[in-house]
Amino acid sequence: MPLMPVAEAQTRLLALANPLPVEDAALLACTGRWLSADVHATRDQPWADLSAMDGYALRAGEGPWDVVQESTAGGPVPRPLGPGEAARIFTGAPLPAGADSILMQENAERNGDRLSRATADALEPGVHIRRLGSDFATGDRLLPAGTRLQAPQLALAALGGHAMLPVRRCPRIAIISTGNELVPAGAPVPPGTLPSSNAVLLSAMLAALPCDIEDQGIVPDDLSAMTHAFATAGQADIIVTTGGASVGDHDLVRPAFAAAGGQLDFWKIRMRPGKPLIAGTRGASVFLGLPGNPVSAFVTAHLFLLPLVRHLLGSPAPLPSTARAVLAAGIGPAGERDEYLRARMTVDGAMALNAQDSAATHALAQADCLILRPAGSPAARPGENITILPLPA
Ligand SMILES: Nc1nc2c(c(=O)[nH]1)N[C@H]1C(S)=C(S)[C@@H](COP(=O)(O)OP(=O)(O)OC[C@H]3O[C@@H](n4cnc5c(N)ncnc54)[C@H](O)[C@@H]3O)O[C@H]1N2
Ligand code: MOO
Repeated sequence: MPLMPVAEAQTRLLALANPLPVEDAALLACTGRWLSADVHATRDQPWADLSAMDGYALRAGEGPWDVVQESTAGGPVPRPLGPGEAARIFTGAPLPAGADSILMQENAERNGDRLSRATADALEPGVHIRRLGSDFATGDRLLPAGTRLQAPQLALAALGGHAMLPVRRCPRIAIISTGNELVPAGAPVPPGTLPSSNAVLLSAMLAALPCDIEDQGIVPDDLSAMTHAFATAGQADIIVTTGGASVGDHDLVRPAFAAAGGQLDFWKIRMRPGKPLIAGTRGASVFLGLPGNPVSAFVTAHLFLLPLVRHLLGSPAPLPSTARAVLAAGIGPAGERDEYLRARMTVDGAMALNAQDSAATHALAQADCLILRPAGSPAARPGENITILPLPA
């Protein structure tokens, strides 16, 4: 059976589930989620002509002036200025009707209530005034559907008069680590065992996305134990396993998934690392079986699991971003699978790390990007253009 190209596998995976239902969530609970409908302003910003400086509101063509009132942010609306009148004003305070300029207090001279200019430069009408509705006006579309809601977008929505926003429900993700050799991370490590790092890895990667993670712990390489684990994870939107995805006698994830009533969609991708990736559905859950090698689990999570989570959250562009870069050092030809080399960006460009084995976690921890080498690529020299996938800092 030919291995499935990465892009085809990504498309098929995302087609296995629709974005989750929409709910209204409080602003801060929306952090990192994607807006499911356009958001419009319910108010004008600024709500009136406001001063952008501490100083005096006045008519530029006049002077000297008499300071007859004060306007503060949050204070009463000032009354209109008469001829030769000025208002003491502070940043964010509304201008009195009739004022056309702000004289900064550094450029003013004040004796009692008598105000004159301390500098000779022209006082431009309109300077230091933020006009009513100049940021946005009632009814303006502030944020289109599909926007990722981070700090600036949430602040804009708050200023636009919103307390709640429509977003997709957060996915529930069950993580199952398979392998007889595994002990929980941090527990004693008797000979023949190793700490299970993949659940830590995946949970930390998923921490960048709004989702609820249920770490189901370690399940031995035993058909009935694994089948039971799939049933236990039945309420999850995504069930992700690591290990047991390949062809060995103890690689039981596929048979256990089938025994638990799961429907396989695809298995084995034309990529390195990550070939044994499995995908399917079980009821309303999407199942993703990642390879056990930690580097393979990382790369497949970056290319498949995180995009699936973003898709369920309603992201219109869930796949990882790519960028162009130059090679800092030469690399050999790619094999028959697309290769995702762990690499670092240097001042000279992307530098592939020496250790490219799927179990080389030490090198993985030094990588800040992946170099994408399409299957069959010839050797490449320093300075050649290549594609990278930046990794989150
Ligand atoms: N004859 C073949 N052998 C293998 C093939 C193949 O095509 N033919 N594929 C290889 C590839 S590629 C990969 S990748 C691995 C992945 O296999 P599995 O998903 O079945 O992974 P395991 O065998 O269970 O484990 C691999 C390796 O990773 C360690 N591991 C597993 N889980 C964890 C964890 N939670 N934390 C840390 N380390 C973990 C495990 O101890 C193994 O060393 O198969 C190749 N074989
Ligand atoms: O494809 Mo496996 O993931 O090489 O290590």
